[in-house]
Amino acid sequence: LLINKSALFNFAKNFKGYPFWPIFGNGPYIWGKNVFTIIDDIVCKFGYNCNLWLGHDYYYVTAEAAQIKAILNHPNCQEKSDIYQNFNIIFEHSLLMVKGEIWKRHRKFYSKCFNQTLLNSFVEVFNSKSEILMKILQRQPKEDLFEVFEKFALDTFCESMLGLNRNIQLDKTLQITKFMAQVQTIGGQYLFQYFYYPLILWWFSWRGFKTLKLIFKLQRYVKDIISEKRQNLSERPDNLDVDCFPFLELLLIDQNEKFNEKQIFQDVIFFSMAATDTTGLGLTYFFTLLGMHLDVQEKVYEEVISVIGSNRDVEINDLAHLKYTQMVINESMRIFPAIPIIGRKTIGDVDLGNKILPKGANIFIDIFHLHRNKNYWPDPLKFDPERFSMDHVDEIEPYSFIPFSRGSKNCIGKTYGLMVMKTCIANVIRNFQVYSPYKSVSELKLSSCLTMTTVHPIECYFRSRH
Ligand code: HEM
Repeated sequence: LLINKSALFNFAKNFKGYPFWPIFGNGPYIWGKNVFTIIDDIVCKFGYNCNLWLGHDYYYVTAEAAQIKAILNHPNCQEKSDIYQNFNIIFEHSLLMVKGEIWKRHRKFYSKCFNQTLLNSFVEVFNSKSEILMKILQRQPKEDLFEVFEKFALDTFCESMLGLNRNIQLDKTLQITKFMAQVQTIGGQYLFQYFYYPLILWWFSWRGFKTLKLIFKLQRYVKDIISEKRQNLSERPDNLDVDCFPFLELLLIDQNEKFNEKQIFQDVIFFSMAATDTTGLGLTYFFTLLGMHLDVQEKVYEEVISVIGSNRDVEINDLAHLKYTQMVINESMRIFPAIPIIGRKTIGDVDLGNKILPKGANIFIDIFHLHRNKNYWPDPLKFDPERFSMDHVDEIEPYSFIPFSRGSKNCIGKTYGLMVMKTCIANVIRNFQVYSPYKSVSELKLSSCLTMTTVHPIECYFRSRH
């Protein structure tokens, strides 16, 4: 252990960071702040490669494309960092946390639920859920915009991937997206304190107790969903094509992988959360940026009208033709990546080009600052979708744009998520003009425990075109 620690200390000497205090690490400088605030602070102070000590655990923070490429593809770097273990209470057996061979088998199994034929069949659901969303936008909802789009994303996921129509967007009493946000407080409020006292003590604190209560509510909701689905499945004929089963059905009828109850339950929660927050946030930032840049909005509108027209439903073949819209989505995910930071841990030495990252190092891949790194993105705060046009796409540094991560543990729901976003955008922009009062992206004050939100409600308004 000591040899290993001294290798980490030697590596850390190459980079800057707050002073290391025995036992406390950087604790005195970061106490009480959330993940995003801490990383933002140290990267602004110490540069794109720097050190962070959580107690005696070392974290190497990087926002440099070549290093990130080496890390995400290295066989010694495929494990999640220690900090993820704080989510064990809800995700211990889910795809997020399982390791090695089990992860490989599960990942392969789940890839079946994201085959293109199945995804194409979901466009109808994406359209019908967008219809409901538009009725809600028409009424100028009082709720936070994040909440409106998260409910849309969850509603869409429930009907397409879980095969259940729960009408989540219209259910005013349902607090499910609030539960999800609050479950993230495990990350936010506890994450950077874990080296001072064990998680079990945190559960007995007021915040811990409140979080636990919410987790139980969320679990009850998901248990109901699973038993409803089991009931439905027992009533349907069993001669259907196995390749056409969506996520939850495939999990429940599976004979080979034999998922146990805990795994089914935790993966349903994990996939629902992974799909909801990210897609909801992606749409919120997209429309907010369109509301700030009316010239870009006009071009998106014109493209949608020329590809789809103003009346008919969006069809699967339309999505590939929305090229400018895709450029705008990319630029909005560059400025506001839904997941700003991801973590890995080395299980052996990793060659970063000019340095060897030793075994036992935790790593924070700082997607947020990578996407705003001046070396790859001139004038990084400028919203300019042309960066992703055919004329400029070759100039993009490899691995400088990774909103869905890269390598074997990248986002499994990338294609699904982009299809939902594009269908929703095409439907909304044909029917609404969007306005937002911000003059620059830096007016949005960001915060993140896991996904990227703002510390204030987003101001963005939808006015009917008709
Ligand atoms: C559209 C917005 C989305 C964004 C920006 C996004 C981003 C990401 C990122 C950055 C990761 C890597 C996390 C890590 O390495 O620690 C990830 C993983 C994952 N995402 Fe997404 N995601 C999106 C949508 C979705 C959707 C719609 C689903 C499911 C339907 C999904 C399911 C997952 C799963 C299961 C993983 C874990 C994969 C693994 O560890 O093997 N995501 N996502």
